Amino acid sequence: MTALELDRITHRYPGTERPALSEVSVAVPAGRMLAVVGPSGSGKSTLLRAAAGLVRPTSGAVHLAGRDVTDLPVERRDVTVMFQEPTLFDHLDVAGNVAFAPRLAGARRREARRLARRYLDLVRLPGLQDRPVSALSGGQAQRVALARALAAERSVLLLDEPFSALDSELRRAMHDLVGEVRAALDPTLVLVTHDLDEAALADRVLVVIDGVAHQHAPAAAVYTRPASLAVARMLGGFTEVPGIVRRGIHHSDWGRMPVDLFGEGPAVLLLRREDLRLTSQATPGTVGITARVTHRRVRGRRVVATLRAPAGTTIEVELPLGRDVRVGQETVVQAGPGPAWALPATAAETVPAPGPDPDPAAETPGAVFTERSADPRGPVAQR
Ligand SMILES: Nc1ncnc2c1ncn2[C@@H]1O[C@H](COP(=O)(O)OP(=O)(O)OP(=O)(O)O)[C@@H](O)[C@H]1O
Repeated sequence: MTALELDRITHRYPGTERPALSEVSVAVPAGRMLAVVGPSGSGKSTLLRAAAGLVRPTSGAVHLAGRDVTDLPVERRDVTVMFQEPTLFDHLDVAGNVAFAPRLAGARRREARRLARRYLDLVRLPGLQDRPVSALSGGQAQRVALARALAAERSVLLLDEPFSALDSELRRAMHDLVGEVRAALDPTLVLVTHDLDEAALADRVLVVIDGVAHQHAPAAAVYTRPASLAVARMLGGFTEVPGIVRRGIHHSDWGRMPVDLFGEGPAVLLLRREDLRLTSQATPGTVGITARVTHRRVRGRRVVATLRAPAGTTIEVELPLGRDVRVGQETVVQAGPGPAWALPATAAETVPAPGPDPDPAAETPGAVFTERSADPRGPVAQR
């Protein structure tokens, strides 16, 4: 069953030029978790608010369990929303906060306190029932807020960056907790987040950029096979190699690389920094280019080197710490063997003249790409 469905949601705030959301559609099956990611100002919170009933979309419809709720206010929808700030009630103790929603729904005091205890146990805060909320740490307060959201026992839980104010250790603890809550209660969740590691908690990720849904797929697919250059740039860590695809081979100044792309024409090869190597000589069957190291930075047990190729391309390579990489060093950057991920170049991309082409008849610039026949990314909600 589909728990939540957004059907071509467009929203334009009064007095603004551009819509905050344009024709975004997505469905979340019951018991599943969707993460919504995108740059700041891309429309993520607006999407969540439209699902919650906190904004009335300019057009489009919201369905909960198959019922059109577009015109219902938040309190009449089967949803709970949790925000970045815990916004607990200061005049109530911890249990009073968690028991608030069941009390509002008509539960007797005893029953509401029992539910509060249950959800405080689940978020691993037993024994704190009687504590004033002013005496809680940030992490504890957010756990209480989660317990309170769960105690409302609504079908869909909408989380708007709930863990982004926590330090990384507390955030990881909250991620574990989300896993435990899912195992115990099987709720339908929508999580808005900036954090791509956090997005990987979800069954699927919806990438929203400038109000448009670019990709709807499992996190691993978004990470390795971004559906657009905008998604790749948002993720970071990709080297873009412009060129031309002919008969499944991408031709560029890096060489010839088999690609996972059905179609012909200008295309950008996307090479992840973890998939590139530095070598003194290119190996047959791979592609590579000579480049000079311009920066080097350490990330935990890895080192990220930035290089510049003669044509001006910036390349990022991630290597094990301890690999000898010196700024100023000239080296060969190597990728492959493929197939690699490539995207049709959009009109906005500058595509330099390709290298030697085996098929002169196919030299037409701007050739049209066909649809991928079996798209491993899953359906794209809206491009
Ligand atoms: N109440 C409002 N009135 C006018 N414009 C708004 C309002 N709320 C949001 N916007 C605009 O709508 C766009 C999308 O905002 P939204 O808050 O949904 O983005 P977001 O992706 O959640 O951003 P962030 O990650 O920074 O929270 C932005 O351009 C924002 O400035």
